Amino acid sequence: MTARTTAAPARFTPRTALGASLLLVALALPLVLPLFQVTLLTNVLIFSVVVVGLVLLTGVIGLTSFGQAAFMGVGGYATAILSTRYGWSPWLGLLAGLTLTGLVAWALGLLTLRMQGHYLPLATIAWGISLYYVFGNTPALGGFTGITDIPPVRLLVWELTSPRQYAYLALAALLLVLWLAGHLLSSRVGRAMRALRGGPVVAEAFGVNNFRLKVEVFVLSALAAALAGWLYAHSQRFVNPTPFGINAGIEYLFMGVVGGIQYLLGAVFGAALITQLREVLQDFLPRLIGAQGNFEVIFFGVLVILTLQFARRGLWPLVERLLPQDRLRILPPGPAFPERPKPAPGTPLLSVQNAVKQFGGLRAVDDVSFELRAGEILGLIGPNGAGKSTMFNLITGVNPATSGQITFAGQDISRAGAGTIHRLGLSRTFQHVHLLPELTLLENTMMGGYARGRAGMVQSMLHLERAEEAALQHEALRQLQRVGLGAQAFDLAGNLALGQQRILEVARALVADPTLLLLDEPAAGLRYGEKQELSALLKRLRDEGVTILIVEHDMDLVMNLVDRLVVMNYGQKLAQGSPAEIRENQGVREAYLGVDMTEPQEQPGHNPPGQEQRAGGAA
Ligand SMILES: Nc1ncnc2c1ncn2[C@@H]1O[C@H](COP(=O)(O)OP(=O)(O)OP(=O)(O)O)[C@@H](O)[C@H]1O
Repeated sequence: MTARTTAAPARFTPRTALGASLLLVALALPLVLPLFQVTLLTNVLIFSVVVVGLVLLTGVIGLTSFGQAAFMGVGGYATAILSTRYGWSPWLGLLAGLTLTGLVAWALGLLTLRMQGHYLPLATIAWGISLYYVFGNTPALGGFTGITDIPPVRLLVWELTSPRQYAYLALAALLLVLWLAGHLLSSRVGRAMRALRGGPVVAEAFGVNNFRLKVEVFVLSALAAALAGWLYAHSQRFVNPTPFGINAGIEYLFMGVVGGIQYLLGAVFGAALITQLREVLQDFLPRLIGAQGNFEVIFFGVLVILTLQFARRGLWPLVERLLPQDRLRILPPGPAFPERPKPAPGTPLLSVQNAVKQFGGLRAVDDVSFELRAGEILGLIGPNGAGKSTMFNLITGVNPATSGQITFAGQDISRAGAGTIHRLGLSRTFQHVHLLPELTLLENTMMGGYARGRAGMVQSMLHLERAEEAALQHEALRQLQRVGLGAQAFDLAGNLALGQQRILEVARALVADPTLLLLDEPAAGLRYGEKQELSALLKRLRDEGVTILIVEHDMDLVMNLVDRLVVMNYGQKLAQGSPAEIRENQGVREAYLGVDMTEPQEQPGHNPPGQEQRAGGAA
């Protein structure tokens, strides 16, 4: 895909009008506010740049960092040293600061981003503290006294010495960062970033290289902090370690959490709120209490706890709810993605030979062999603990097999990663649905086509990937139509009932143009009618030539759907054959003691209450 589509003409929506009005207000503020307030405004704009970086890192991909202020320090000190000691232009100082911060962040990211759970936040605290003491204890950096007489930034012929002029530079920097981050989030890479929050298995199943993406976002958020550090250094014309210490790092996180850590504008809102509040409280609280002290910090602590308790997503979503919303813009159709060649019906597609998976002393999969041919629906069934999910994980690359061989599309995938297997043409759904409830059905479906695109982070931030995005949009729309969800393409996935969520996952898997579709217990938790719909869809897909492997508990659904079955019990293959053969198999009957294998297990109107679930909790 090389040709570029022309972007759809920009629309002047109520939201655009609101944005333009706010921009006009922002442009007027440095002219009309008293000088003291202008300095405060500049600080808000600078802090917002740091918090936007935190939105990407913490809010979107879920990695908590207390160390952003330290990266700000690297950017600030780099320009301070180069401009005061070596006479470099501040613009070269910016370039050097960004480069140095990028390298430091990249090295720290490689070292720490494989850490799970609370180890990463602890590591960010560790380097936050270390860098603070590096700044304070290095005589060449001025020790704790810092570096003074930093020259002002020169813009063409203007030297930005007045706070009013400088506010415009900070505003331009923030707008640039918001523009880039907004583009990133509405791109292929942005959707992959959001998928990372669903857990490593989810993003990898779409072909995302999780670790690489985490490192890239980490570096990006550090670069935002470095830009803020540069702005800060030339606005104050002086640096010392205090604004780059761990306390400041915690405060940026506060701003994000209170404002809304998942929202770009939440970053600005939080930075403005906390900075303004600090000013007011620093003045008001000592007078109220009758003693001097940093009482505002106590107030912020309480504010964060209350926000986490009563508005977990921060305050911005409460504002956002009142604002006009824009519908996702559909780009004009361009060249479509090339289709993957499909094997002729009946040719062996997946072959499992003597697969073994050992967990300590337990053989969860014990010498299992079977084959799947193109064009068929194969069911993998068995009682609880039989080893079906483990087998599913071996095929999808979530876990490697201990021994044995699995080949797919002619390639040995026994030890391949999930992303590699996906790129060979295998797409999957999840036993517990993994959707992004705050995104539309269309955007969720587009996630499935990640591996068909190529655009990286820089292209995405500049929106130079619109041709690819257009192809993805139109392919996702086509697949939504195919599964019967076309009319709801612009609804939020969080509003769907569980049955539709599972169908949406099928559409998402189809966007990858797979040769094999793997469904992990797709009927779990569905009502009778929903199961019927799902079954009808899967039969239709089979008729269209899609090959399906389904792991399922629901005997009624499976028996009426599949061409062949493989039955597992205690990790071993118990039987294989057509549904009719399996029904008559004595061993299977014994393994399924008590389950009626001839009659449907559920009738319309006999559903257990409360089975209908919604995406908000499931994703
Ligand atoms: N990561 C693991 N570590 C240790 N044991 C495991 C692991 N995963 C699965 N097992 C064990 O392997 C056996 C097979 O589990 P598996 O989940 O594959 O069965 P299943 O047929 O999918 O069961 P269910 O239908 O209840 O999901 C079980 O005894 C389970 O406890």
